[in-house]
Amino acid sequence: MKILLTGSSGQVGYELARSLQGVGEVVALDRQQMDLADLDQVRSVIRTVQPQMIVNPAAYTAVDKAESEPELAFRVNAEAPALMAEEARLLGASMVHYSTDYVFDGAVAVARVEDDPTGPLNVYGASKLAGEQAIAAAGIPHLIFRTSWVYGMRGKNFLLTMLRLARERDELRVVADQHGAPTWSRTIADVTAQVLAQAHAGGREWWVQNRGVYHLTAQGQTTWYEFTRAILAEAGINCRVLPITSAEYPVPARRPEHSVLSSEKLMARFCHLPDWQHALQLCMR
Ligand SMILES: NC(=O)C1=CN([C@@H]2O[C@H](COP(=O)(O)OP(=O)(O)OC[C@H]3O[C@@H](n4cnc5c(N)ncnc54)[C@H](OP(=O)(O)O)[C@@H]3O)[C@@H](O)[C@H]2O)C=CC1
Ligand SMILES: Cc1cn([C@H]2C[C@H](O)[C@@H](COP(=O)(O)OP(=O)(O)O[C@H]3O[C@@H](C)C(=O)[C@@H](O)[C@H]3O)O2)c(=O)[nH]c1=O
Repeated sequence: MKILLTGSSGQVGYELARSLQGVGEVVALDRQQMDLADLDQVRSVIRTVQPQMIVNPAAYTAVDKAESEPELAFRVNAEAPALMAEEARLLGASMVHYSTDYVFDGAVAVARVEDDPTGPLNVYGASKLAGEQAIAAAGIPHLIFRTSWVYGMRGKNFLLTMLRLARERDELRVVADQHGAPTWSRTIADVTAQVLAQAHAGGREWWVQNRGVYHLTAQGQTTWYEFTRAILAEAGINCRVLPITSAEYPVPARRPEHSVLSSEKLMARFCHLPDWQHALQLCMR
């Protein structure tokens, strides 16, 4: 099976380039080789590669910047995935896509399930939701994995930011009123590969039964504040961490208060997911 992988230099894309090797022949492309802001290029690359599957972790992920660049965020996160899905339909290909906890408003302190009503609070979340909807509407075999608070030892993420800031400062002030599940990029890639191996074995019938949206996050929950304390403890860095409210950390984009997703559907059908502390330890060690 020929797999076209986008965003191969991102956190999840980098891990997928490795994990998907066992699933098929991977054509891994970065932003220079396939720019999702250039829809003509997206179409032409897909028609040249002629994949049986498109795996799309590339995304506009700058949550605050998206507030002042909504057109670009929507082009990359919604129009490009819509075009990929349309091209996949023409080729008879399937599509795997990634989305976010930020499609929800996070107003209630209950883990959200896949069919719960969405209500993004910011442009990034709205653009990701539009991408999901376009793929679902294309009527192709597809999987959409919604994940949250992604970190890893490469790329731009909260864990690396906090390690850097903790070495530069005596004290960190971190919001303690947003709740979610930090998820290691490698977990996402490895689970994707496991699910796709099952899909490959199951053929057309598998896709009929299993296509759709799945929540894919580490188990358990925490806050950005507690996550920071866990990161610094694991790294053996002594730096004071003060809990603050979101109001005390003003940023352009609103974030959900309760951002925990229930991954029960995925675990019931496919495989177990690690809890966030265990994955953090494995990642940092
Ligand atoms: N990061 C997170 O906390 C979360 C991410 N997600 C979702 O998971 C998926 C993977 O995210 P993650 O790997 O963490 O994100 P990253 O920000 O680490 O990587 C995103 C990738 O997309 C690429 N990209 C950005 N703009 C374009 C463009 N115009 N054309 C082509 N490629 C582009 C980036 O390229 P470059 O390296 O050149 O910038 C980068 O390789 C995304 O769908 C994201 O929305 C969901 C929840 C949380
Ligand atoms: C750097 C820093 C951030 N914060 C706050 C800001 C924010 O409310 C929270 C998280 O910070 P970030 O801006 O790094 O995280 P953010 O960009 O909101 O992360 C999100 O990214 C997108 C792509 C997703 O899909 C989400 O799941 C989520 O991971 O921590 C502090 O309180 N203190 C600090 O020193």
